Amino acid sequence: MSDSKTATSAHPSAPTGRQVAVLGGGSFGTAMTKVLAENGHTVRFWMRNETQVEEVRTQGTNTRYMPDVVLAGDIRPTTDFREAVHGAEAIFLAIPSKAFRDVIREHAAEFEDGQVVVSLTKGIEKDGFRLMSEILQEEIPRTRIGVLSGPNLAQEIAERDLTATVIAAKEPEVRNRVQQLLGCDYFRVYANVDVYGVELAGALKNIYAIVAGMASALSLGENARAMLITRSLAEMSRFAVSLGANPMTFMGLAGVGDLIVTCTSSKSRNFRIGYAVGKGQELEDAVAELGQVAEGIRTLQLVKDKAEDMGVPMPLVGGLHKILYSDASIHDVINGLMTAVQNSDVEFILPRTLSS
Ligand SMILES: NC(=O)C1=CN([C@@H]2O[C@H](COP(=O)(O)OP(=O)(O)OC[C@H]3O[C@@H](n4cnc5c(N)ncnc54)[C@H](OP(=O)(O)O)[C@@H]3O)[C@@H](O)[C@H]2O)C=CC1
Ligand SMILES: O=C(CO)COP(=O)(O)O
Repeated sequence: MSDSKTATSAHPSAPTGRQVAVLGGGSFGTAMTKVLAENGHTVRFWMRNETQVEEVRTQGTNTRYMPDVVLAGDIRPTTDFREAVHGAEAIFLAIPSKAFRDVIREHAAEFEDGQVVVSLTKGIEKDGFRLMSEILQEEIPRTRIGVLSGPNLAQEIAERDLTATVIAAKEPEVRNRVQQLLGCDYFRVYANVDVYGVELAGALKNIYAIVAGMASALSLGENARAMLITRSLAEMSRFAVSLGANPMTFMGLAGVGDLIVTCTSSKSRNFRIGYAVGKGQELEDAVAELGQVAEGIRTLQLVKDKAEDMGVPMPLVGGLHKILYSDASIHDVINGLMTAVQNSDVEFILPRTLSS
């Protein structure tokens, strides 16, 4: 946190009498709890660790994940899942993708019919390449599902830095409710109906943040950074469109917006992993040192396999995979990318030249 800022909570707004739940006590769950509580809502904050619950209850802090942040407002931390979700008009899920289905499945019976359930998670499930909204649809189809994604570094939200996000849901009532609950003078919520595209964009950009962190470690330059971000956008939209997403979603906050922030900020955990590897650290050591989730590592493996199955060219994904898992030299991979067949800029206008 910069010296000029404080992450201490502002005076919460007057109580609204509205009850919501946040599930997952990490960085993002904490940041979203803070926004919701400052907006005057009662927030049941579910996490699995008793000590952490006690700390939030007694100190208003969650030092393991957000050491400089003080929470205020009507926040009710708990390890009791039923107590958290019972009667909540909206439930926000910030559980890493690896554990997402297990948590939902274990507690499926505790969700109520028609409850609004919003995934904040930016990842993909290994088996079957399912996104989190698809898991929700499979496990708790009685609920009304949405996805929140966008350029949303948790630390900045907790510091009340101006931020925008996207709520994607098929039902207008879900979109409107989330806009009302979360929107405030530093957090603006835009709406989209392309749930799959918004969610896939959030997961895919983590891969390119790792690449961008590496490029930064190697001081490749500003032109290189612009090339990388733009070609990442081309690659992720090519992949997403082949799976049925709307390419226009990638022009919005959940697409290019999130890609920019995570590819340019050392506050991004995925960027930091790429930076550490670019400086010569082993991937496993970098992950252990981070101590938080960097979804891009898992997503990289899944997307590489899926793209190969579908025959979708993804040279950046392929190159990063070779560096992380086949001991390829970063410089050889960069050279291979730079000398590949010259190609189309915007393939929705001029089709790509087919390479090998
Ligand atoms: N941080 C950010 O800036 C943003 C994150 N996201 C997304 O939000 C999701 C969560 O990320 P974030 O909060 O940052 O991650 P963190 O690594 O900061 O925290 C992960 C949290 O999930 C909890 N958790 C892990 N496994 C389980 C489980 N089986 N049951 C219950 N709780 C579990 C952890 O609990 P414990 O401490 O007990 O292990 C911890 O509270 C990710 O998909 C991420 O991509 C989205 C936007 C921004
Ligand atoms: O998704 C994020 C910002 O929008 C957070 O990115 P990291 O998970 O890389 O920190």
